[in-house]
Amino acid sequence: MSSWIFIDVDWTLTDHERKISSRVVGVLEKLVSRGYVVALASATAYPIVYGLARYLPTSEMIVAENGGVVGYRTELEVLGRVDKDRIIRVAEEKLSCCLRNSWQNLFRFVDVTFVVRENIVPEVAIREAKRVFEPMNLEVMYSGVALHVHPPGINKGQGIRKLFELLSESPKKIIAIGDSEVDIEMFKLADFSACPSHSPDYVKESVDYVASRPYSDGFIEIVEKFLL
Ligand SMILES: O=C(O)COP(=O)(O)O
Repeated sequence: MSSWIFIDVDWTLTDHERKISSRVVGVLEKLVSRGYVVALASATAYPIVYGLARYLPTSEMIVAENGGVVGYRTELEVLGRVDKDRIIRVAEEKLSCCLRNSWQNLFRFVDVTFVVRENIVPEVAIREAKRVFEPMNLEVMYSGVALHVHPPGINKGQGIRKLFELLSESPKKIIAIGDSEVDIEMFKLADFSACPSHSPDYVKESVDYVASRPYSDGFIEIVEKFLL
């Protein structure tokens, strides 16, 4: 039985510009060599997370689309479908003030994503999106980099549970590192959870440790302090 580490991608594994540094790659290498199962858990589409998992030092276990798609390498499981054309159409008709469609939606099944327009405060876009989508029995989440719309019950915690079920795994320990609302359900599942310093207060309140540094510097701090 091994310990599993689930790592959020945007603004946790990356810097603010969403780049991955050679220091981060070095830390991932060390984790893998110490026997941790290193898994990426992202709100992003599966092909993106798969590409990262394939070419970075990870164990190639993948939670994508906010837990809506999980898998190991190219063995993926899609946990439900939404009528994404309808969701995109509704957003175009009712939320074009605040949101624009994301190219990633071409590659998505369960979780539809939008970019908040630059001149709009995220809180306003979130409020408007909830007003439109919640009556359609859809949940709205904001990761700090994008807004996500999916059926209730789709989240990274549920995705991780499903991944273990598919692989018949029961890990010794689960560690979760992330920075935003989309990570909270995976924190609940974890034996140890942590976030970088730029996370919103309600995210900080849901973890065991808050790093003193933001973005990937915070990730490196967490790993060096607790895991290596
Ligand atoms: O696509 C996004 O919204 C960001 O995804 P992540 O922070 O879960 O990696």
